[in-house]
Amino acid sequence: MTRAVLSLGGNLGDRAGTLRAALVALKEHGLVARSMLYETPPWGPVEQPPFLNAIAVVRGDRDAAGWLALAHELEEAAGRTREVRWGARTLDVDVVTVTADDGTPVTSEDPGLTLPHPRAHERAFVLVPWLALDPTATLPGHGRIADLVAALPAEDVAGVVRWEQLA
Ligand SMILES: Nc1ncnc2c1ncn2[C@@H]1O[C@H](COP(=O)(O)OP(=O)(O)OP(=O)(O)O)[C@@H](O)[C@H]1O
Ligand SMILES: Nc1nc2c(c(=O)[nH]1)N=C(CO)CN2
Repeated sequence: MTRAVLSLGGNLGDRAGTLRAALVALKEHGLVARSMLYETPPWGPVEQPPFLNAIAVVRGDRDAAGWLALAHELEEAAGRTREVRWGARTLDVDVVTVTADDGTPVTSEDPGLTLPHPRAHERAFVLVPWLALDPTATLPGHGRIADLVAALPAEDVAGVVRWEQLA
């Protein structure tokens, strides 16, 4: 068994409906915990509408490639098409970390599946929801999430705004 931290985001169409549907689908795949939804300014060079983002923690009988395959299934179910890198999409699911049950993190430099996700440590839209969900979380190779959030520019952190309360 492994545990994976997934980052979900979308900025086209019914953003909340798409994210909630993906989170419901994850219940069939070992959902352990999920963050609330957050509205976040677009990260990266592409000018585009704001995103809704969330973090999900899943545990199950999959290896890292299996979690990536699940991420792609969720994107396809949301009608995602491949467009501009870092551009707008209905649903993007990234695998942030994968950890074995003994706590050993899976690391990979394969461009098809890089673990931990190579940009997670600098993304407020990943770190802020993750910290709210699990204040003790760490990102292998980068340390405690709490410290990473503290090191982000204050305006990046302030830009991540809670969108919903947990039902
Ligand atoms: N940890 C990972 N999680 C998800 N995809 C990954 C990961 N590492 C590598 N990839 C690869 O990246 C490819 C492109 O992913 P995607 O289109 O979601 O990129 P992006 O969302 O535009 O950028 P970013 O990866 O910075 O979020 C995927 O097809 C996948 O094979
Ligand atoms: N706020 C935010 N910005 C992004 C996001 C995302 O999920 N949230 N995903 C992207 C795709 O790589 C690019 N930029």
